[in-house]
Amino acid sequence: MSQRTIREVRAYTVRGKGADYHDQEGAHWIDDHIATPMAVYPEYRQSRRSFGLDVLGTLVVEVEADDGTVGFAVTTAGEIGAWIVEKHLARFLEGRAVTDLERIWDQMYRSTLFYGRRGVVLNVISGVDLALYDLLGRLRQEPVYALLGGPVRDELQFYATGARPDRAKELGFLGGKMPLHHAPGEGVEGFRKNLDALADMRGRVGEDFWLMLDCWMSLDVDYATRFVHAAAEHGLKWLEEALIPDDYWGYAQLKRQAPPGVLISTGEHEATRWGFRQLLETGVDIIQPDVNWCGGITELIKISALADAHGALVVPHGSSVYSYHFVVTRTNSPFAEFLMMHETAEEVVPMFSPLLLGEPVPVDGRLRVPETPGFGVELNPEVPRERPYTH
Ligand SMILES: C[C@H](O)[C@H](O)CC(=O)C(=O)O
Ligand SMILES: [Mg+2]
Repeated sequence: MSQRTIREVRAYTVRGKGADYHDQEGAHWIDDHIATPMAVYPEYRQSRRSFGLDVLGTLVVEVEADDGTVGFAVTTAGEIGAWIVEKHLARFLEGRAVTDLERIWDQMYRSTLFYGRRGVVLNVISGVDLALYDLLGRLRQEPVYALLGGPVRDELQFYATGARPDRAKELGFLGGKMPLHHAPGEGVEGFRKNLDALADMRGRVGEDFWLMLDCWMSLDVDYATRFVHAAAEHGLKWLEEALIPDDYWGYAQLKRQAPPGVLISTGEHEATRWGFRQLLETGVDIIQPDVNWCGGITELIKISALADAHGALVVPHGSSVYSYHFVVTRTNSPFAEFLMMHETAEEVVPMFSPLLLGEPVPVDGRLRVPETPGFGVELNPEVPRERPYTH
């Protein structure tokens, strides 16, 4: 490949299912009375959409090289993200070499510090970074995992997240992670219901199947400590995202107080090497960066190395092909998450469906990452998209 430069960056928005996987219509397990930090307000307990979890929508970033080759990526950021790409970040890409990944990332991060650091700005930086990786892979005719040093194993093994770990077991997954339904505000009765749900599922899946619970930032240290001890009796493998992401001190306390044998995991709402440094210093066992949100592949490489030196596993949150190409290249990411986006979590459907074409899914809980150049997916031309801003 001769030295290619970036001709144009474009940002589009998509509504409905896609990279913003909470942007669902109708009944769906992912929005059925799941415990959240907003559950302190009873009126927001039944639905996460009721407090706006689906407000952002999907952002599509396209990066075009001077020979007309286009790389793209999708993330959660919608119209606000499109504005940031077009009005602010495009200047750091256009005219630069496609291989300038580090410099472009650094300029995007430093220039947005006054309003960024994490959250939607890091989602957007992730989207741009992933689009650049996709472009580089297409130009070199190589899958992204080859750009990252190559695979350390032949195929990925998955656990499934959804309402039906018993079904996940039938489908060949390693384990199943369920949402916790009741937050501390639902009192002793909620605590009992949470434990009963775990005990009931343990009865359905038998002793050896991994069972995990995702608390989606809803607990406090006292509740989480009492719960993790009670859940250990039912063979809980890990307790996920028990506390709000800013409570690093709470995570340290929870890790100290948790029973040996139950892992403490978190990090899907954390970003950058500095955020994860703080998290790793709490002693948590597994970090779960979302490559669509934590800063993209350029940042995940650093986060992962830091985790390895701390003896923590990196099991990225969701993010489909964007995490598969990374996980397959790292020994400290021994398995991957598959987020079941089927309405009742009974069938395997592509996570970002219908937005991407060629999005691979696990079969019998396993997947050989395709060798197709870039991330190996295309945008579905039948999904309507808009370009709300230009520059
Ligand atoms: C299941 C959780 O509530 C969430 O929406 C997805 C998630 O946190 C995960 O896959 O992990
Ligand atoms: Mg989670």
